[in-house]
Amino acid sequence: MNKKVVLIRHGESLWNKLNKFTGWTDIELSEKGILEAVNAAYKLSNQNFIFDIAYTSYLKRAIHTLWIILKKINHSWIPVNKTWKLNERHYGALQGLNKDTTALQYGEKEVYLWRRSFIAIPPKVQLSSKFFPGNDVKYLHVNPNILPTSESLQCTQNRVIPYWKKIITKTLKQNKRILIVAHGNSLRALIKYLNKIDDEKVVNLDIPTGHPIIYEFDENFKPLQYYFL
Ligand SMILES: O=C(O)[C@H](O)COP(=O)(O)O
Repeated sequence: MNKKVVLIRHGESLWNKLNKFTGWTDIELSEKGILEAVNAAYKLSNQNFIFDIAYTSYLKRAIHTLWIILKKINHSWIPVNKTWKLNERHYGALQGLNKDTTALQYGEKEVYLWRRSFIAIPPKVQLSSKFFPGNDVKYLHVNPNILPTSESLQCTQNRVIPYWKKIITKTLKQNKRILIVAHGNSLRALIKYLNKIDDEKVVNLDIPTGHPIIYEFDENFKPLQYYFL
């Protein structure tokens, strides 16, 4: 039987609602985002999903989405691994800005490339900025030299995939049933890698908030396909 990993982008956050670039800014779920998490839980429990372990980021919109799901599906007991490696892409100096206003300022094309291309890196934050993770207590244990000042999708992939390969696939190979709650771009980076999506085609990959994605692997853990539940 195919092995399944469930991937979910967190529910809508307050800044998704306001159409602001969020990145590593730690923003709460909106009311709609909470409902999206509850709906995701219903979908999973209707299909009798069982999980042995969960992975999420250091950001509360993902952590709280996971908590809501685990509570609703009566899985609060399972181990949860949190890692900054699954964080959203760092949006650099765009964090906190409105997406439409930024498109007016820099041009639609530039902003589209920052948001959807594989290699474009948005303008960076200064090391003194409150948006630099080195100034955030959550990342004090991390060498500041490896913390981002801005990230392309490629930079995001460069931290997501080693974590996938070293940590998550190890538990997959132990036949553990895995739930991952992460972010639009950390999940795009993972799906691009698993599905071998070309750099040019990844612009079309967009992940909605709060919808469980089932990723299937064959018995040799080869990625097969994914679909929305
Ligand atoms: O960080 C953000 O602003 C969003 O969560 C993802 O943004 P995007 O839609 O520009 O990828």
